[in-house]
Amino acid sequence: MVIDHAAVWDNCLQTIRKNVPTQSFRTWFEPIKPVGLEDHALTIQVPNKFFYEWLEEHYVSLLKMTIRKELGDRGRLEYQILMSNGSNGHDHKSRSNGSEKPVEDKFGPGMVDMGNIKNPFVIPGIKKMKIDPQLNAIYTFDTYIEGDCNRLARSAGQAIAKNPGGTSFNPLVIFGDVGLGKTHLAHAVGNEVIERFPNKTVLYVSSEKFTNQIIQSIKNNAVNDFVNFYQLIDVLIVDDIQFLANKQKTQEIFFHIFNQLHQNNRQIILTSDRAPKDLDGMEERLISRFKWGLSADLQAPDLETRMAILEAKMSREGVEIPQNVTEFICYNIKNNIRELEGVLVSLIAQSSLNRREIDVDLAKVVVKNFVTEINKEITVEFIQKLVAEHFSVAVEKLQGKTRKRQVVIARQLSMYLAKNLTDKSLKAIGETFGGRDHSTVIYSCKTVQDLMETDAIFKDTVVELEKKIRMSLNDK
Ligand SMILES: Nc1ncnc2c1ncn2[C@@H]1O[C@H](COP(=O)(O)OP(=O)(O)OP(=O)(O)O)[C@@H](O)[C@H]1O
Repeated sequence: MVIDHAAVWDNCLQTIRKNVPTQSFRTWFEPIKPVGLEDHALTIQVPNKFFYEWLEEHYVSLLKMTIRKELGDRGRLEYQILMSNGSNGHDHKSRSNGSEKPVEDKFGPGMVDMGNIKNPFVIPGIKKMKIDPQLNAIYTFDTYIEGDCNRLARSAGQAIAKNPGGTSFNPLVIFGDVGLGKTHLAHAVGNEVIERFPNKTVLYVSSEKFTNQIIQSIKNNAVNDFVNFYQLIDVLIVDDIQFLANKQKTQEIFFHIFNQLHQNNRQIILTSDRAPKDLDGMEERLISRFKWGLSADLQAPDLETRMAILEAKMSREGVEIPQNVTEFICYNIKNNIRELEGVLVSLIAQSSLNRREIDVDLAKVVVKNFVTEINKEITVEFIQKLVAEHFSVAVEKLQGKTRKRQVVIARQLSMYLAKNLTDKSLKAIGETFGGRDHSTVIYSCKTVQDLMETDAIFKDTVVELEKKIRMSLNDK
């Protein structure tokens, strides 16, 4: 029987999909192409070396297990590494030499000979000068908390900082929703490059500034100077490239600069609010170049990462806030780290201006300005939903007649929490549980109380659920 490599890999993917989170599956397994199968060895093609190393480091046991399942004990996996960034055929690792002596060497760290080139970042007319990298010194790797949401992008950034222009991540495109740390990460790479290689010229520029500089240079008839200036940069960071959309002339000049830098093994880092393929209004030739290196996305951070970010920020600011307040903030602000920090700053300001202690009540007032649904009341339905989820039973079962132990406990606990966390009468609570009367609610509450006194694990569950309900007000 002939076994087809594509079919084998397809089966492997089915197993892998069940064992890794969807996001990781998309990032690490979907881009893989099966290319051959010979003598029990399945060959897969991966986009670059980093990708291969990541798979080996994080998924080696899963891959081994999966391959054995498909190909038996002799089953092996072989990698073929595709260096996709080299589509123009040049070798990335080798730096050019001879006439291409790095210009800054003549002038010391960070100094470049401007010759007749006008530097759009400084007052014109000065010949030798240090280019201000325009980086924020606070945005470093140390202050950039790692989590599942940013691991790939962060690791790639660190690899670049150690070897700018010499990895296969050129360009590195960091993309993700608003306020998730794209700019911070890009600056972190720039700051680290400067620390490791003081002779390298790093420059951060927003797309908006870049566009304005181009407009100015066109007005002044100095486009060549502009392009020449950018060719002096070793690590160019362009933020929010989605703003280059539909700007034809800017794109044309950027294309030229990009090619020159890339051909000379200079590092390019771009950030965007969407993946390169989704950049509407961008020329195809630019999009295809953005795809040469690595596109790494930033996801919304999970609860632990949000807590770690907030705590790190507090410790930098030298403030202390009760744990239940930080939990409350992190439960409610989920999709934007800038907002998370904004809440903290407002909270500190409110507390000192009004001489009020920082507590959950004050946090509620502040968080309300950031999310729209915070001030909703807790409802019995919401309690039923969370408790049912916790016990893995259907919400309808809580309203039905089932006497299965798991359902009975969930039902009684929901009644108990409804009595304690809402201002509904016992009668009204009973009605939302399939028309039960108030004496059933009293009996349930008593049962839960008794159980909490005798069963510590159950008590923890109740406390945990109560906290979750109080904290997740905006999830209803
Ligand atoms: N992983 C992280 N650890 C610590 N702070 C972070 C992290 N991610 C983001 N931040 C902080 O969140 C704030 C917003 O981040 P940043 O400005 O980099 O987001 P962005 O994705 O570039 O946003 P935009 O899309 O609006 O340009 C910054 O203050 C940054 O320091």
